[in-house]
Amino acid sequence: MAKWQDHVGLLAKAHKYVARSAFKLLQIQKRSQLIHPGDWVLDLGCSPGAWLQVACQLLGPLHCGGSVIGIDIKDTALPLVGCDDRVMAIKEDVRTMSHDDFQYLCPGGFHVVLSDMCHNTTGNAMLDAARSLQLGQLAAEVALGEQQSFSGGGSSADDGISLEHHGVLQENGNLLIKLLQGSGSQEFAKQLRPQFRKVLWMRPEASRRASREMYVLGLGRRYACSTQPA
Ligand SMILES: C[S@@+](CC[C@H](N)C(=O)[O-])C[C@H]1O[C@@H](n2cnc3c(N)ncnc32)[C@H](O)[C@@H]1O
Repeated sequence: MAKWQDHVGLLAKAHKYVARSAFKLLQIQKRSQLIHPGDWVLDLGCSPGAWLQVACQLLGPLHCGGSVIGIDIKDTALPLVGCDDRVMAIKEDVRTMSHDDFQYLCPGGFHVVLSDMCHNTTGNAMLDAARSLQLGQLAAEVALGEQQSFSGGGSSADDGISLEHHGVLQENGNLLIKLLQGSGSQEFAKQLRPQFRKVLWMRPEASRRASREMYVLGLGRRYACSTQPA
């Protein structure tokens, strides 16, 4: 396995990707056709930019259009290879951004929302998983909107569900979120299930053996204008 990991690192260098994580997205893409030519892609936690490179390549030639907008709390120097004029990176903390901020970036909504956001890990598996779940929930809120209340009383027009907004992911859009596995990850995936045609877990071969990271993938958003309880 160590040999394979070295191999992934060498491959990343050979293809001029700024990080080996490029191969995680490529492997997920191969299995799930997440990104299509001409898509608008939001990449949360984009630094150092390997997913920006891969996503831009998947947009196809310039005439196909589309865009990749990355956001990271850190500065991201746009990689010179693999990124063209359709890519931009913004230095911002996703936790402090409003729905309006995201909508301003793409008023029509995104076809794909990616989140590879991760804190620096502490070595405490429970704590790391809990913090990763918070970032995953944040990414889901950006994409799908906030479920403000579930009264269950059925008295309001929308059966007790009130929404502040519906998120920036278009109907039929795809969502990919990294989580460090721990308590709450299965429940998180379960909550996504009614909102997508298909929800699945993936662990790309390019992930390090010791890492607890997994990717939850929602394919084909069902409800662009309303949502339903899990
Ligand atoms: C594993 S790296 C992403 C790697 C990236 N996908 C690539 O391929 O180059 C995780 C990133 O999440 C970012 N991050 C963590 N919390 C964030 C937040 N609240 N807002 C924005 N970015 C955040 C970190 O700064 C870090 O750069």
